[in-house]
Amino acid sequence: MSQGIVGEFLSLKSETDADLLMMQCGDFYELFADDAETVADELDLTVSQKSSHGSSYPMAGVPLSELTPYLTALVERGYRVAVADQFDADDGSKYREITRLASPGTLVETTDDDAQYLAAVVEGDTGEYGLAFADITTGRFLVTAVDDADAASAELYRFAPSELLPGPAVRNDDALLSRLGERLDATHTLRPSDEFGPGRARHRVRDRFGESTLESVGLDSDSPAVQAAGAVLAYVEETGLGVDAAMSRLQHYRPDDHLDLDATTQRNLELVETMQGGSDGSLFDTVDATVSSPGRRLLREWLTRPRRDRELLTRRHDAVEALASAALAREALRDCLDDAYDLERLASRAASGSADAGDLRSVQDTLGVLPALADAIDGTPLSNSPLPAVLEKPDRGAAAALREELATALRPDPPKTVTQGGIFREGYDEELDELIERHEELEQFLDTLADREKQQHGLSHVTVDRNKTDGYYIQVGKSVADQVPEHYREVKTLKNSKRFVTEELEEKEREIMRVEEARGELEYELFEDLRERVADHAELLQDAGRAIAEVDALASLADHAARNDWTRPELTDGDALRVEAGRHPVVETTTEFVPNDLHLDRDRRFLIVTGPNMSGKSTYMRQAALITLLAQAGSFVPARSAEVGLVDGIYTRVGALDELAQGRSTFMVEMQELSNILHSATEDSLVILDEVGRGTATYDGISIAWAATEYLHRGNDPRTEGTPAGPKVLFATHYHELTALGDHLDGVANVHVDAKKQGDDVTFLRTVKEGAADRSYGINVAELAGVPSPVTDRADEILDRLQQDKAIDVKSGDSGSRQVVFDLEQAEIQNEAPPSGEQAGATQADGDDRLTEAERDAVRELREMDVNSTPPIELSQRLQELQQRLKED
Ligand SMILES: Nc1ncnc2c1ncn2[C@@H]1O[C@H](COP(=O)(O)OP(=O)(O)OP(=O)(O)O)[C@@H](O)[C@H]1O
Repeated sequence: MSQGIVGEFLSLKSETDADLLMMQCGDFYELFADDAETVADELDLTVSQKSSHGSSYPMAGVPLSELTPYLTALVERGYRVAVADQFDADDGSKYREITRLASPGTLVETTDDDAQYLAAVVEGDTGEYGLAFADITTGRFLVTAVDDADAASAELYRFAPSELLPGPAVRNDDALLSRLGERLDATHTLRPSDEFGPGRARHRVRDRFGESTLESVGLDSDSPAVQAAGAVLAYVEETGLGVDAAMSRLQHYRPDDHLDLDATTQRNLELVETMQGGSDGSLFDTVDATVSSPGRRLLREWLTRPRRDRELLTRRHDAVEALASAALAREALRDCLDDAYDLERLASRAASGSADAGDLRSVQDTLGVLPALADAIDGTPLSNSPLPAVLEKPDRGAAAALREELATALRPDPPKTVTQGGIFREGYDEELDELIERHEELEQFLDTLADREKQQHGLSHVTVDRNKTDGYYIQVGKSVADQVPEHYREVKTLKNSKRFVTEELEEKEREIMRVEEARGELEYELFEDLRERVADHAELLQDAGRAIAEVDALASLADHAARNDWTRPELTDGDALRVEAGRHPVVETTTEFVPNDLHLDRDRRFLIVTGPNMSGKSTYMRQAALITLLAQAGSFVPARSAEVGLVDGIYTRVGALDELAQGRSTFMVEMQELSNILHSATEDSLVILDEVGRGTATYDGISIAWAATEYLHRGNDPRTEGTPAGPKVLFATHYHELTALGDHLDGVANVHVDAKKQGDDVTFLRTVKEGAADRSYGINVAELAGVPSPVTDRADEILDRLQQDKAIDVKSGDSGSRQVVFDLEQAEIQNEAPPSGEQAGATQADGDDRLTEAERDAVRELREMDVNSTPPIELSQRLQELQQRLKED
């Protein structure tokens, strides 16, 4: 037998591609061999040895009732676990079959409030990428198609799936896979290629959602989105959980509906996670004041997927405005929301058959939140806001009917188990009532039997009880055991008593067993029916859950806005971003913040931001991005006033310190990100560049920054061919040379973050002013950071010398010229030569025969000198040597 079990386990294991198998053996789910060792390590289980056929196998197990928590813990650690249940064969023997597969993307019993997405990504024949995202805990199912791999990874990053099914071509795309691997914490599950096949996927999607689904959601039947959707459906169906029943709707979205936020930008702006990792201090963590998990999930979605649709955003702003100014009504709403459970998730649990009576009771209670919210709104200023319309979205009549049905059926505090009775109210089902009544009568009979026997037969010390082995019995104390009547039949002798049965007792016992069994079966049947009817309403529950979540998310935004003195942004279709007294939404919560103005529009679309290290340049620029993002998420913004021209995307390139930790070349990453921005930003985008070019030698860096500025200024938007029309840009730099561009390019202006230097001390004023900063104060910041004074003093000397020698100096051309280059050797203005790629202006002197040979050598050496990586002392020595050689020349 033991050999049989291990053999059966190993054979089932070889049938599945799951990482682990848990196989039912009687009252336990057991794991053997390597699986036992793995689970024991992960979950601290004891391993015992099972011998079989002369070999010994490690074995670990959990009781049946503990399967769910152990399974959940394993899956949350990224394992895919197959579960095999035990069945009775006709000949009375037992056999096992794999009944379901639990994986990170298909876990119904998750303990996490956040959305849990299972995603598929497919590269279609035309080079487009299809994406499908299913949250089986709520039944949400979204699909889309995007143009290229970058956009696909941005979408994947946005949804942060816990499990990813890469399509056949994606599986071989090492570049994309490694990018996804770095940024996502998803288990990759390889599925058979044919499940991604267009024909099969189309068929599967139509089969599930109806023949005309694709047309009705505006999806082209050849779209790779359909392939991704088909693969997800096939996988979910195969897990055997039945949750696909809750996936009642296919939602197609167009990435165009949302703001383009690439993966880097989502990280740089620390939307849900900070650069150091962890959610504390992220934008979401700061603004989240929701009271329910669905509200939390929705708010997170709003922040990571801001919109471009002005009408929709105006509705959200209207609602937030009404809620922000009606504190009492807002609090009343939030009180109602406190009673709400996660309806979307409950719908999924009902569909998968894992909901218990308590869950159905939660559905009933939460459906009651809808009218409670409507009542709390009625008669307050909120009744003129978009909130009543939000609550009208779900079918309120159907919701009330389902609630009533549940209220008639369920007792107020039903037990967790569904087979022990106590679930249904009296009057719900006639047959059940009869059984309960009969059961009670029988219990009553047994309860009073002892007294009756005492009286009738003059016995003392009589009790009536039941246990597993003896069933019901009459127990009589030893002292009176010989006085029992004749019809008593002895069944057991104990130390101080004897146990008897009678014919009547046996008959009652048989009846009570029959009634108990019938009652249990009937209750379970009734419960399953009720659960199925709830599951049939999955769509209604999703709508109701969504409406409640929406009220919660809006109230949360209003609460944060009211508490932090945020203001309603004015949305326009124009280009302007005008912020009066703006603040950084996260930094303002921990710092005495100095507000700043910002003004960008078509005629002033490119700001070069200078200022000392640590002065607040990055904060100022991120603040601009976050104010725009918040406005387009439907939130108020941290400012006295803000006019926000809707943007189609926000692109950022900021310091890449964390990439260094991952062992990638900082400069390479920086250039990849810059390249992406230069390709993607349109005239409707907002671009934030923080010290582009810093990762390489100074001259290369300046040249790249310079050329990128010119390119962005000109714009590459094919719709505006001919006329310069770049995106709105904020560009912080320590290359003061770049500030010359402000004088020469229309639409480019300089601002600086002010700092005051008194003696050797720097005071950061944090105010942003027009014009370029006069100097950089880098050495002062080094001092602040505790760099020893011999080094900073020496650095001061070197700086003086470098400045005197004009080793780096920029010469600007006539105003209006876009062909400004800097010439390090001749200090001459170069107007005619346009900059040639990254090396703009850096090679002018080589062939100049006005220079002596020694001078040419010196120039070459200077050019090749890596100013950034050469230690200052060596740098100064080499400069002194050069000077010496030139003097001797
Ligand atoms: N307006 C402000 N009011 C108050 N504190 C601010 C303000 N702006 C920035 N700070 C604080 O100043 C510090 C430095 O800001 P930030 O990182 O933006 O400087 P930076 O100029 O970009 O520096 P670097 O050039 O070294 O990258 C941060 O700790 C930030 O919290």
